[in-house]
Order: sequence, then structure tokens, then C-alpha cells
Amino acid sequence: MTLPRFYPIFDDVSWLRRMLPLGVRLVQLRIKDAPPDALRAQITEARDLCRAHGAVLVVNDHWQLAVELGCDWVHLGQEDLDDADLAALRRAGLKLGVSTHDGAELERALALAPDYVALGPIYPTILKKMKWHQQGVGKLTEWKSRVGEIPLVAIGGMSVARAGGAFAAGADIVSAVTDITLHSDPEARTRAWLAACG
Ligand SMILES: Cc1ncc(COP(=O)(O)OP(=O)(O)O)c(N)n1
Ligand SMILES: Cc1nc(C(=O)O)sc1CCOP(=O)(O)O
Ligand SMILES: [Mg+2]
Repeated sequence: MTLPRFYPIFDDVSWLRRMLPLGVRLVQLRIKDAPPDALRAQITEARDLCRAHGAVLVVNDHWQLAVELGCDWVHLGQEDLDDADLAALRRAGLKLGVSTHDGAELERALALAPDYVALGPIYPTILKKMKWHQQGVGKLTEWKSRVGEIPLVAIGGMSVARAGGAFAAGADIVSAVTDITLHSDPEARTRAWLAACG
């Protein structure tokens, strides 16, 4: 299966209601700090919306709920991997995306045979504090030579204008958060992304 090249990340299912009808076909639900019932309801609705639109839903962090609710993909960072039952994930047939930021993290990720590898932050991000400032697009070229056929996701400070450079450097997929969510017209921005990644 070839994944779509545009991979927006949202923190609430209401964004999926708005963006899936525009043609988004790969999306991550990244919810931090929601009460258990609300989290379950959000993931359930996101799962059903994505199925109805023929889109791939990636659940960030909450792998147990993803398994329980019959989702297809999870994204785990390095700290998440410390606690996750990867055998249970695989037994349940879920696909796995993994974050990487340096060579040691990439080695660890590759040993898990992930379904995609993310490298970030390519540019500075305002979404969260990180110990890495910016990797630069050149690192995408190095990462692509190391991941081979595994899809490579560029994340962190990505914008429509920066997407082409990331693809040219070796990214297969470009992911973005605030370039869309903080835009004055998120729908128009999403359409621009879809055109840039088409
Ligand atoms: C596509 C993608 N890449 C990286 C991340 C970051 O995951 P993680 O390091 O676990 O940090 P949180 O997003 O959980 O704060 C991601 N979510 N998606
Ligand atoms: C969630 C996340 N993970 C990153 C990593 O490098 O692992 S960068 C990032 C934030 C991406 O948000 P924006 O597109 O607004 O910069
Ligand atoms: Mg995480």
C-alpha cells in the first residue's frame, strides 16, 4: 500500500470532520490530556469518519485504545516505545509509524520493521519543546538512504512552500500541524497542501 504524501495532524476529531471531505486521505489524531471517555469517543468517531472517506487514520500514543477500537495504525515516539506491547500491536494487525531524531533512534526504529519512519524537526517547530532545534532537509537524504523502501515522513515546521524541498531531499510524505491549524483559512491551506503534494 502506498501512503498519501500529505499527512496532517490534528488534536480533535472536529478537524477531521472539516478536512476529510476536502480530500485528506492520511491523518493523525494526536490528543494529549483528554479524559478516558472523551478520548475513546474521539478515536471511535475518527475511525468511523476515516473509514467512510477511505482515509488512513493514525492514532498517536494511545496504542491500547487503537487495538481495542479496531484501528489500523498507531504512531509511537521513542518514549512511547518503552511502554508499548509491540507484539500485541502486531498480533492485532496494526501498522506502526515511529519518530526518530538521531542515528540511535533510527537504528532502534528500523529493528522494529516500522511501516513508516518520521524524521523531525526538519525546521523549527512552535508546537512543542524539543531538544532538537532543526535537522535540515539534508538529513532527509541521509535518512532515506538508510530506510530504503520504508516510507519516510518529514515533520516539524513544514509548510506548503517547504514541501517540495522535503520531497526532493528524499521524504515520501510531509506532515504538518500549525501550518494548517493556525492558518486564517485552514480549509484553503489544506487545499493548497493537497495541490502541492498531489
Ligand atoms: C508523523 C509524526 N512524527 C513524529 C511525531 C512525534 O511523536 P512523539 O515523539 O511520540 O511525540 P508526541 O507527538 O507524542 O508528542 C508524531 N506524533 N507524528
Ligand atoms: C509532533 C511533532 N513531532 C516532531 C518530531 O520532530 O518528532 S515535530 C512535531 C510538531 C510538528 O508540528 P508543526 O508542523 O506545527 O511544526
Ligand atoms: Mg508520542
